[in-house]
Amino acid sequence: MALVTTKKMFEKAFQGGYAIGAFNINNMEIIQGVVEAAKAQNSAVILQVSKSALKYAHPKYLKAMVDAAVEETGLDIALHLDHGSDFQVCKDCIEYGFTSVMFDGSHLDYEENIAQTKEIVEYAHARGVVVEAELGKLAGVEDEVKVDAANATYTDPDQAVDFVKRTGVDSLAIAIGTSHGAYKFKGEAKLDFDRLESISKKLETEGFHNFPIVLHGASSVDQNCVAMCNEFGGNIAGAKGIPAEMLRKASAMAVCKINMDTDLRLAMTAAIRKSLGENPSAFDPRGYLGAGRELIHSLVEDKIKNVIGSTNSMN
Ligand SMILES: O=C(CO)COP(=O)(O)O
Ligand SMILES: O=C[C@H](O)COP(=O)(O)O
Ligand SMILES: [Zn+2]
Ligand SMILES: [Zn+2]
Repeated sequence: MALVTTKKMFEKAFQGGYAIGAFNINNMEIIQGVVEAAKAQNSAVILQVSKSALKYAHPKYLKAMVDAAVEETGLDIALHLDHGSDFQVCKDCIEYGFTSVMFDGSHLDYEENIAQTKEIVEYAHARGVVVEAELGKLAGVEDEVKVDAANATYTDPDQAVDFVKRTGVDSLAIAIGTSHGAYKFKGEAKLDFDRLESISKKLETEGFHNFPIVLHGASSVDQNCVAMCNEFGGNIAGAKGIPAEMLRKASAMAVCKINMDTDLRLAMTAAIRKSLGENPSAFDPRGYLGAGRELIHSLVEDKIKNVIGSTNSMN
């Protein structure tokens, strides 16, 4: 049993009209909550690690726990670097045994993004590792108001094709209105599905058959979790995420990987707040961390089954 890349997962997901969940991990309880859910749904899963998570938990610890999860569950699990900012961090993760890396050059000038992505793709492919890149800017999209400003940050379909052609990247994260964090929309939630369709069609026409698209910033910001946080001493106001129906629609289209971190953070925090709030004399970390793990499990299981549709993707 070993970690796998996302290659087969994405091929099956594209054909099957579902997406694979990519969940951010920072510690043992989060890893266990996610993989228990994936196991219960007989689903492949992507565990992803941000640069700050690498700093917090150390790649060696995370890798060892993820290896244990593969052995315990027998599931197809990919270990992925989320938002790698430079060649060095991608190289380090490849050396630690990650099977997939993201190079996020979306904030660079277009030609510079291509040049750096290409260099990482060549390095990674030579070592059997797949690469995700990003085109278009997610951050700030929530500050829309002006259509022009919004348009400027969304992914341009022709550029997306040119980018994939020139970099040889395995999957592409695009900007169609999602954003990171718990405050995604001020008003009504809106995603540019026409743009997603156009990017996918153009890629297909240019010979990139069933090319996998990635959606970042895709947490739904479960209102029960927010309410639970607030009921037990929290102060989270106005949080709003991507409605489940939109994620379902994206999953049925070319989106093969859906990134969620905020939802896990909210679930963990809500469960811990509730556990401590209801048991003021308790001080065994297994009590409240275990409650966090349980809520993550049920949240992820619901996503797999009712939102992204990857149930039985192991078959
Ligand atoms: O995109 C993400 C990680 O790369 C997470 O997005 P959320 O903040 O919506 O969970
Ligand atoms: O995309 C960002 C993820 O939510 C990771 O966030 P982080 O850098 O705080 O771990
Ligand atoms: Zn980015
Ligand atoms: Zn992201």
